[in-house]
Amino acid sequence: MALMRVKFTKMHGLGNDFIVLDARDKTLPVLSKETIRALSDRTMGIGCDQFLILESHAEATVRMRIFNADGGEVEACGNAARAIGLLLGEPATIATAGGLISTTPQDAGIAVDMGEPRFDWDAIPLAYPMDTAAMPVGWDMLEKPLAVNVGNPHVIFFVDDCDAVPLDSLGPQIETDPLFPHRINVNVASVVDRQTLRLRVWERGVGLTRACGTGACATAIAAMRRGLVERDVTVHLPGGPLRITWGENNRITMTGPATEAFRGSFELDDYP
Ligand SMILES: N[C@@H](CCC[C@H](N)C(=O)O)C(=O)O
Repeated sequence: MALMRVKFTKMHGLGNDFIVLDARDKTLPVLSKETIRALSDRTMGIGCDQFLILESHAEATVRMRIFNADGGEVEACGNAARAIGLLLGEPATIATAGGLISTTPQDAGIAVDMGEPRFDWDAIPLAYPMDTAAMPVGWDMLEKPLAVNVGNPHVIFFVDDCDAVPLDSLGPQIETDPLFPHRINVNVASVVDRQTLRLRVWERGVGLTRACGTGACATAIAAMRRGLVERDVTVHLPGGPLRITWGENNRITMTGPATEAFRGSFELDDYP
């Protein structure tokens, strides 16, 4: 690969962190999966959970391409949406592979209209038909989950104490189960009261993260679908809280903070 210095911004949403490349007014070389994986690796690269590339888009303020730390391109990232909302400053629309979302800076952080949830088994997607509100499956102590697609696929387990679940061993097992042909983000949650959930997430293509915005949305919607909570909840993740509402118009709104950590640059020649 040719020698080239590339500028980036390091950002995060509740500790779920991103390397952001802004390619709106310039052309970047196509980055291979191996390059993205190496840059995302905390031991040999800059380190991040997701790698984001911003491009110009005819019908949105910006196009956001999202890559997990394993180099795979995915459809949605809630925390990244808030981070890019912060970077853009003004109310904005963001085109993602999972659909068009919009961001609005507010006193409480960045509010994101995340669109509508999908529940059909083939929209998750699952490998074969089943009721996604009470799936007749289980892995060790985790059973009868729900599945929700909020731009990307999530499976959600409700347990008494989500901190007691060995998610580092069950997460990868469930993520790669053949029931999920596109793999899956694995959420374990506990209901605190009718306005409050606790959540830990094993993210597809990354592992355990400090927070997952789409996980918080999917988990809140799953709890609402089961009648466990009201349609306006606070979801507490290891990195902090997010407010999730499910409007009468069927749209999900997520509100929470985002932070710019630092700016830097790297030499593409240093990576595969
Ligand atoms: N951190 C994210 C989700 C990123 C994508 C996810 N790992 C997937 O593979 O779908 C969030 O904040 O939503």
